[in-house]
Amino acid sequence: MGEAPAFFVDNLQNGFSNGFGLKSKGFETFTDVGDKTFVIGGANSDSTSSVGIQIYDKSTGKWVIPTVLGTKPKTCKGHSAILLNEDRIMISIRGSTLDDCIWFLEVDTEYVKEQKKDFGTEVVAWSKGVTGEAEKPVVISGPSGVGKGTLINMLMKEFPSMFGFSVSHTTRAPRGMEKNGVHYHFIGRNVMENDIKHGKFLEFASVHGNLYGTSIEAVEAVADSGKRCILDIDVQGARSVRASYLDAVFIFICPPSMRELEERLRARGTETEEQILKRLRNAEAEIEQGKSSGIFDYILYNDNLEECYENLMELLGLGGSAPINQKPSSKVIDPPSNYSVSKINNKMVINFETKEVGNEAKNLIILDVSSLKGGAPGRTRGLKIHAIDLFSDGLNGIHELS
Ligand SMILES: Nc1nc2c(ncn2[C@@H]2O[C@H](COP(=O)(O)OP(=O)(O)O)[C@@H](O)[C@H]2O)c(=O)[nH]1
Ligand SMILES: Nc1ncnc2c1ncn2[C@@H]1O[C@H](COP(=O)(O)OP(=O)(O)O)[C@@H](O)[C@H]1O
Repeated sequence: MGEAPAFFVDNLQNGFSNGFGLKSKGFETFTDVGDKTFVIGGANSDSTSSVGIQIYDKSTGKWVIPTVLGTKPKTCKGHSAILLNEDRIMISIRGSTLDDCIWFLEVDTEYVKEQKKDFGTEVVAWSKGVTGEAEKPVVISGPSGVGKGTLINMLMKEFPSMFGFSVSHTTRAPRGMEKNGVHYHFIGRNVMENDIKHGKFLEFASVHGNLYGTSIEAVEAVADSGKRCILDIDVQGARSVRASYLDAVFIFICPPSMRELEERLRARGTETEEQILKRLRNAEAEIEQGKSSGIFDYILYNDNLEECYENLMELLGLGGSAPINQKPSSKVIDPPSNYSVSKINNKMVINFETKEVGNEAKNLIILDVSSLKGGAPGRTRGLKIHAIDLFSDGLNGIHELS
């Protein structure tokens, strides 16, 4: 059965009075969820940089500006909004490519309910809709100097199209050869603490006196590129990831002895004597936790580097002849500005018309949202997209895009 079409934003122009006594600065949609109306669009003061959100509470007659979590879609020429499962609003963004046009604003999911308790405010969370699945991320932990970076580099060098590194944020200073955005995102403590407060991090920990953390975006960006994500994080971080929504493989790297660990740290020559001693002191506790905490699925000893690397490859299913990485097909449609969205059972139908020379075409994109997985924070995966060309002489073809 067809349901009422989504709100069409074409009707809304600059300066439109929305009936709530609110002066609109841009395109907006209004979606009712229980007692609340979610106004999504350009009414926020920061609407120049992203899509703004306000909530009208019908029971109190008051406007609320919610805490907005997650990476937001960029400001757009318009969008359509449609409520799904009473807990999230699907937004299709106009004038963007197909791999960036479907977003979800979670308004009453389990995740949002939990965050509301923590923040003590109204909370909404953005999640980008993406097609396809990514392989389980790999979390690698171990004491400083054990060889985590060396092993990860070997893996990335041998299988560049298969693995992607989750670039962490840290408040520590860069070492000589380290590049911002490649080895770490080097960041000030205040900025990082603020980002943590706003839910941008999957995990964070204070390690050897500095703050380190994995942003949700760092992990999701790797998955978006179709690669398997590798995280190099400490044991506290691994524990947090274990407790998070992320389903990963956990590997702990052990040194053959404390003496060998000390020699490697000194030979690397990147720390001061004081920093080396601090790292060695922390190493004992890390090794004990790594071996006994039940966090890790596998423990590898890095005595002989080549042997350890072989064992790591074996664990990751790369022993013998390694499979060739299959990149997802990347057919992209740029939906034109005139389209409407409606909902039929679990399927969203995006309907638009195009004019080609000598041929008028009506195109449909059908989104199957029945197999959505995950959600905020970050990405909603499992979106199935079919494109149908309906030319004047009838059905022309159906293309499976995911
Ligand atoms: N929890 C957490 N730990 C991290 C993160 N990034 C790096 N680390 C850990 O921080 C520790 C110090 O890293 P680093 O300063 O690069 O020194 P290194 O381990 O001696 O090379 C290591 O145990 C890393 O695994 C992160 O995003 N989160
Ligand atoms: N199996 C090994 N045998 C000898 N030296 C190693 C081995 N693995 C790594 N190293 C060396 O030890 C030092 C520390 O390794 P690194 O990868 O930086 O450790 P981590 O990232 O765990 O801090 C580096 O100089 C590296 O070349």
